[in-house]
Formats: sequence, structure tokens, C-alpha cells
Amino acid sequence: MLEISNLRAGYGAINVLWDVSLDFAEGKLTTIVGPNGAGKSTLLKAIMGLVPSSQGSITLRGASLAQQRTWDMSEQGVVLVPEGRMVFRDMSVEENLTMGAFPKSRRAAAARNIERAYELFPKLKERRKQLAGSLSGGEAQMVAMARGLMAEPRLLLIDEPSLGLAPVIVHEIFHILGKLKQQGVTIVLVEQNTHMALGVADRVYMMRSGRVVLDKPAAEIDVAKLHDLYFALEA
Ligand SMILES: Nc1ncnc2c1ncn2[C@@H]1O[C@H](COP(=O)(O)OP(=O)(O)OP(=O)(O)O)[C@@H](O)[C@H]1O
Repeated sequence: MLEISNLRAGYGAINVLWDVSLDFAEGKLTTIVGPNGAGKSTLLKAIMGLVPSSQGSITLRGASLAQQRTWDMSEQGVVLVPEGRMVFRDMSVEENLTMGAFPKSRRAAAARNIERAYELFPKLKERRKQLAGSLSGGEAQMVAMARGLMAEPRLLLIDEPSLGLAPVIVHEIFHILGKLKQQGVTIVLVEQNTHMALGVADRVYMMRSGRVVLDKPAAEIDVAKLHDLYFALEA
């Protein structure tokens, strides 16, 4: 569905991604793991056009995203749920969800999509009038995900949803990712929690220092060996 080929990208004079090639198959969940600073978030930003590329290509169903503007990506069915949640703190849960319905083509469906989001995240329905700034970390992550779903993504890019959350909430979030995959959403999950990520992933990439150092079907990965590789690479 999304193909990245020989991509170089970075911030001004600082190059971060070095000739990375990845392939995200339709209907599958692909996880990207790797140590801090590997370039995982930069890759997601480059896909969204938030970080400029200096070489290589990004194609969505065969069409180049090079000239695509970030704010048009959701019209193409591509949504990023960024690291750090970034909810609108002074807005209610429901107002946050409504903000996710900004693509013109999705506005008419906003009320229906809010109900669908509440089915997926019943806790948010209970708290729909609460200011997002007063939510727990787990609830805020759910708002960030539900807001992203308001644009009806076919491709969901999600950056470290488990960061700083208690294990029980992490299980809930991953359960919902599994449900979204069943519904046919293609998912790219950047995660430090390799154990949880492998539980839901079809394919695994590991990045380090801006390069892809491992690319395997999840079924072929031994978690203990992956951890050895992860920490060996850290040394
Ligand atoms: N706005 C920026 N300007 C300059 N350099 C940046 C910027 N954002 C990130 N970087 C650098 O890019 C490199 C990759 O960072 P990135 O956030 O993509 O890594 P990551 O794999 O997502 O790490 P983490 O797991 O810690 O989020 C790091 O060296 C980081 O310092």
C-alpha cells in the first residue's frame, strides 16, 4: 500500500534517514522498533510531508506523495497519531473528536464517526464532556487515537502509543489496534514495547541510526533474539 524507497530525509543540514526502504502491505500491521534516536518518528513525519526528503520516493498505491501537502494527507486516507498525544487540553473530549473531522469529505459523517469512536472507546463516551487536559495519560491516548479515526483512515500511522502508560492500559490500546486491523485498517506502529508490538504485528522493521537493520515477518521473529539484537546494537 505504501512503499518507501531509498529515502533520505532530515532537518535542514542534519540528515537523519539514510537510504531507508520499507514496504507497508495493505490490511497488515507493520511495526517499526528501534532505540531512541533511530529515526522512527522522523520517518513517520517524512511520510506525512512534515520533514522534507532530499532523495528517494514515497508512494501510496503507486502514486507519489512527493507533491502532497500535509493537510491533504487525511483526504488520501492517511492519518498520523503523533507521539505525546497532543490533545487540545482546553477542549472537551467530544470537541477533540470533532476536530478530527476536519477533512471536508468527512464532515457530514462526523456524528456517525463519533458514535463509532465511542463504541471502540466506551470510556470516552463516559467522559465526553470532560476537558481533555484533565484526562489520565491512557484516556488522552485514546482521545488522540479516536480523533485520528474521525478522518476514516485507510492507513493509520501511530507513534509510541504505549509511552508512559500502565500495563493494563497498554493491553487495552493494543487490543484496539488489533480490532482496527480486523476492520481492514492498514497500520504502521512505531513502538519501544517490542513484546506488545510483536503480539499484534505481521511484519517487523528495526531501525538504528537512521537505517533499517532488520526486516522480517513477525512470525519468524524470536522475541529473545530480537531483544539481544536490540541491545547488542545499542552497545
Ligand atoms: N526538529 C528536529 N531538529 C533537529 N534534529 C531532530 C529534530 N527532531 C529529531 N531530531 C533528531 O533526529 C534523530 C532521530 O530522532 P527521532 O525522533 O526520529 O527518533 P526516534 O527513533 O523516533 O526516537 P524516540 O524513540 O526517542 O522517539 C535524533 O538524533 C534527533 O535528535
